[in-house]
Amino acid sequence: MTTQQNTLHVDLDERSYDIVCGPNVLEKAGELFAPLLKSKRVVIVSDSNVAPLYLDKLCGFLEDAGLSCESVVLPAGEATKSISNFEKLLEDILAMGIERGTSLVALGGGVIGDITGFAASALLRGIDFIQVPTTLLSQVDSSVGGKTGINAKAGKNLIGAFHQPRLVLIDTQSLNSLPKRELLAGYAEVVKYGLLGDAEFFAWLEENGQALIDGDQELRREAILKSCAAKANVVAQDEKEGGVRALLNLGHTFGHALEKECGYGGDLLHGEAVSIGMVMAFEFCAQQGLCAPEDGERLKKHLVSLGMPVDLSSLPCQDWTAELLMKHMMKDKKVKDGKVTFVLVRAIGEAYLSREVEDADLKTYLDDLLKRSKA
Ligand SMILES: O=C(O)C(=O)C[C@@H](O)[C@H](O)[C@H](O)COP(=O)(O)O
Repeated sequence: MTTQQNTLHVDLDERSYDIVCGPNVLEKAGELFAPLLKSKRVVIVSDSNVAPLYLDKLCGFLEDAGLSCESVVLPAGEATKSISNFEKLLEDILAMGIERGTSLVALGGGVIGDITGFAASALLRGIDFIQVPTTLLSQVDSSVGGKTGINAKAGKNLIGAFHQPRLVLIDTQSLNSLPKRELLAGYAEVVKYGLLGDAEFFAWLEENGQALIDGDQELRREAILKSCAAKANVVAQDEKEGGVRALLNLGHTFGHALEKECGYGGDLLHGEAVSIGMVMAFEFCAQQGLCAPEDGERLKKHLVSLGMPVDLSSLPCQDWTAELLMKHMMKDKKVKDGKVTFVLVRAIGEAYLSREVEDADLKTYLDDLLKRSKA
């Protein structure tokens, strides 16, 4: 096996864990999992796209290490993160006769990680789980930090729990089988780390982003490690999003509102919504005189050069109004006393939290944006 393996640590007292990242690290699953497990029994949750590629392999590696392996395969796609699928997942796992020592393993992208982690938080009042993220988005973002959950009629991720995994195992080789659209969607979250606190990283991405998307393994590994290190650092400071962790939501208040109308059926991927949402954050700040318009232009240029969406014009859902989007934003988990806490920007690499956004200013921006997208 090639070992250019790296290990990062998420420091959360008794909930601390490692992120192990590198090419072919899946082969080490047995030896890495075994010392962490409370019993030899593992239930892998995967989806219909990922299971045919990696489920038997992973089970084989676990069985080689003396562990027993069962599995549940869910339909692929954001629509799986629903209350009805969650209920079915719980019942299916309980029907296997699990015990408190049984561990779940999430093998797949963000949807699988989120719903499996939430199931682990609820089953028998909480069992352990391990994240094996196979998409770029889940590797750099959703598998780290313990946010788990499902979508509700009212909006994205509105039902869930903070439940930290015991380990995150990132095999960078799994990106080789990922469709380009999914890769780009995940890249939006990589760009986010540059925008929110690391201008140097953003400049590095401007230089290396294309080669990374085109398949350069070393650049991918570097970007994943950099992203995970940034996230681990924020999560260690503020596990339950009482403050600074909300910065990781850059682009998400806008993005989740777009996803609510357009996203759960696959027309708009989460990362695509975040790409547009980050551009919206920069545009809004420029319109308010809070940042220079050149920063938003620079961001757009980079995203467009890679083929990522930056505005609403190409989206199949066009029935938005400013009022509708603002209504969805009011369902954001960062709402306090009826006011959204927005992640705004002073410049690339300088995000901050604000509760000063006036509804009238937001409406003016959204009206203008919707007019432009229909022109
Ligand atoms: O980990 C976090 O904190 C984040 O906000 C990361 C986000 O990129 C991620 O999409 C997260 O799942 C969104 O969480 P939510 O609380 O806005 O639903």
